[in-house]
Amino acid sequence: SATSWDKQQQSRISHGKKNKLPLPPSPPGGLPIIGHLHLMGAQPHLALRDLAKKHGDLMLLRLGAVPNLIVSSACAAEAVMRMHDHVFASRPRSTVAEILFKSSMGVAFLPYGEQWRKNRKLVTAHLLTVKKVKSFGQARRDEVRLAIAKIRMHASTVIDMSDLIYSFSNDLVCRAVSGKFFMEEGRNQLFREIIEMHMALLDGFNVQEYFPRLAQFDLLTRVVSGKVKKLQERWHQLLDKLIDAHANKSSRNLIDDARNEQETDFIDVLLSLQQEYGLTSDQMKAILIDMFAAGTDTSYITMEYALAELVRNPHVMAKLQAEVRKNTPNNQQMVTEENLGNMTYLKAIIKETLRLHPPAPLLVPHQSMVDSNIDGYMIPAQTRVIINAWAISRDPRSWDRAEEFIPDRFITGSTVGVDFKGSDFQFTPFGAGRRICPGLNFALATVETMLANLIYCFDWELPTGREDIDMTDVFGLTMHRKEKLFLVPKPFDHVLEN
Ligand code: HEM
Repeated sequence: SATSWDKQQQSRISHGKKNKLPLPPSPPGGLPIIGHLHLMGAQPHLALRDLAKKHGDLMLLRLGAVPNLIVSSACAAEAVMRMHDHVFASRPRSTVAEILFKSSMGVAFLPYGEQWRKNRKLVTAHLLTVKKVKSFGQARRDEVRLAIAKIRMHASTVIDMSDLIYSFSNDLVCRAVSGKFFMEEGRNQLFREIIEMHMALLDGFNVQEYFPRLAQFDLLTRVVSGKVKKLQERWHQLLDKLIDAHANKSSRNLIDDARNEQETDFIDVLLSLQQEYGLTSDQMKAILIDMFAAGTDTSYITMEYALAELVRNPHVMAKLQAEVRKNTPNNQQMVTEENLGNMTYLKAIIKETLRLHPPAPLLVPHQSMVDSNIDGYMIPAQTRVIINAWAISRDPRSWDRAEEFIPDRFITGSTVGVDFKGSDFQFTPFGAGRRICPGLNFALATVETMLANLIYCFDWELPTGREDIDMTDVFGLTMHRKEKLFLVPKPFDHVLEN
């Protein structure tokens, strides 16, 4: 039952040069106007996996007015993010992002082109380098220490670990963006509110994104754009204040600090590069907003799932605890980053967490720039591309006992060398190719240090009367656990034990 849209596409293509190539298969049941949107439901990552089982690893879905290529196997992901990366490295337009950022976008929402390359280079060469991530070691130590102290205060009682881990993640990103003095003024809470608002508006399958023409008129869009404008005002007010305060510091100090790669924050670095890169103040703010939005939720989600999986799998927890405690000298109150080097099981646990619970289950949508031939199918220019990384990293064709939490699979066996750095396409929680997450090292440093310390300093128990942890997810651009993680920490005193 081909819709008129399908017929139009077919005829457009058959009149083109590549008239021999078919479009990828499409599920039947596409409706006028909404297309396949009604098949998505509340859990699109699941719905898309089930549809792919019937229709193939490359499948074309029409969501509203927009054609979407759904990518559901390691092989298909490799075709899109390696072989044809240059075709698919753009982003679709986003009504919400356009209202939010007006003409100046940061990195994540910019279409492929000169501006994206420039901003992306700024971020990868100056804000998120290995060296820069290392320079935040003291910041991580301070923030972890604070978090551990907070937990100690409530030892042996039930505490809301979701809230604690979220605050930790938020505080650390705030400190990287804007330094210590920011904290003293208690702005973190304000940022937390703004980021939560931001994520809610940019989340999930936003109806507006699929009806670009309708979107200009309908009431829902007007309500949403009202909210987005309010959000934009709040971001600008806060960031303007911070940037002004930084600019007022002696400019000589700023440049010296930046050269020395001391713990200069992102605002310092951007100010020191403003002339070289010809950065406007709006572009600076847009880049900073991207750092907050991309860095906070994702790291929090990873730490929370990891802790939840550890408590649900006591033998894994025991093995990790033994590793962390063995590799940390007896007289230390905390695990330092130097101690992490030999903790291979910790690293395997973080991988396994990202395999089963990739924080961005469908990555961030890509878009094709020109017509291309993928596995013998014609993919027209301007096709939106959704990579179901969640389904691919649970695909039994690539993984044994794919649904189980087994960190050892990264230590022995057939998947031992598999990593998330963008060259193993069965496992791409950070994406791959030109659009791969530039914050990977920043995120890993955060997650490893925090997790090691949570496990070193405490034994973890479920609240009395609780048998298990509910792992139900709430879908979105980032997907998190539905229930808050309530646990009881029992302090473990290393100095006394030894
Ligand atoms: C566990 C934590 C994280 C995960 C799982 C994650 C995952 C991702 C994914 C899947 C993408 C999209 C890739 C694609 O388009 O194919 C992305 C993009 C991005 N991430 Fe991350 N991320 C994490 C942490 C961070 C952090 C801490 C930062 C910065 C401080 C960051 C900054 C960005 C930026 C700026 C982009 C946009 C890149 C572009 O469009 O060129 N991420 N991330």
